[in-house]
Amino acid sequence: VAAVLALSGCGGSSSASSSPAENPYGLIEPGSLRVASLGDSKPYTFTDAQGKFTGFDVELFTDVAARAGVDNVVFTGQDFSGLLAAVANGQFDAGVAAIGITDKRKETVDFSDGYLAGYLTVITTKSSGINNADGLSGKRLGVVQGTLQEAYAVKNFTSASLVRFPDNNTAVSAVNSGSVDAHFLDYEAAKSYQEQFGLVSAADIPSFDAPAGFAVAKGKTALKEALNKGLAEAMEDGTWKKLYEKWFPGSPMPEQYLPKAEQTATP
Ligand SMILES: NC(=O)CC[C@H](NC[C@@]1(O)OC[C@@H](O)[C@@H](O)[C@@H]1O)C(=O)O
Repeated sequence: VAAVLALSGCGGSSSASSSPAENPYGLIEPGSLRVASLGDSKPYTFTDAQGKFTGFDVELFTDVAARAGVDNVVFTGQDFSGLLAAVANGQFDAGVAAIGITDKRKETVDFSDGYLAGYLTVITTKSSGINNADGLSGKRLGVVQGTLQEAYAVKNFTSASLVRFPDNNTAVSAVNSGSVDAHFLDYEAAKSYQEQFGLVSAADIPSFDAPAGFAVAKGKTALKEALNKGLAEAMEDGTWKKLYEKWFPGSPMPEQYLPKAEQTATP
């Protein structure tokens, strides 16, 4: 019977039936990478007019995956609050969405090396009168559930009342409709929403201690190491810099991801 089952290929999920040699990274579908991402965090990760995932994180990951020998990368939108759990439970091979590396998150997943360090930003309407973090006192502040912004606001914006949203789109429409006074999201995404809706920035909080990394299920060592090797190559040959300049034009560029020759000697 076992022989018949094996021949009929119904011996469990496909990765179970492929040999380690055919599936060295333990992928759900050998030869392709299934990635959990977000559709509304432009320009990190977002879906374009054709519904195609694109952005800095998407293009960097796709480049790194190709260097690891995987050319078929499939991105799927996912609420941020469920994203790491979906990677941890094997529903996806990786999570790519400007996900800051923290010890708390490392309890659920492993991370590649960091690839982007920047700011968390509060955006609001011109008429709100909120010009800095103190201005949030007594105000309704939107956060996306599960983000570092939520954790930071709980700890530091204690006199604001937090309103949790599943994603940036719903939070920003709540700002535009006046049901919240401000939203707390990533710097480059904030800039994009400011341009789109005439919103303004009220505060920039550095988040350099939690650079973004690619999330992978714990124990997927071969995959994590291949991603780290590809990241190092993409940084050293200037691919990272080219993508940064393409997607974040004019933004201050963190030096640690540039080719070694372009990094000013640490003082
Ligand atoms: N896509 C999201 O909504 C993620 C929100 C948030 N991103 C924070 C961050 O990873 O964004 C990219 C860089 O600026 C990092 O320094 C920062 O910690 C988080 O990890 O919780």
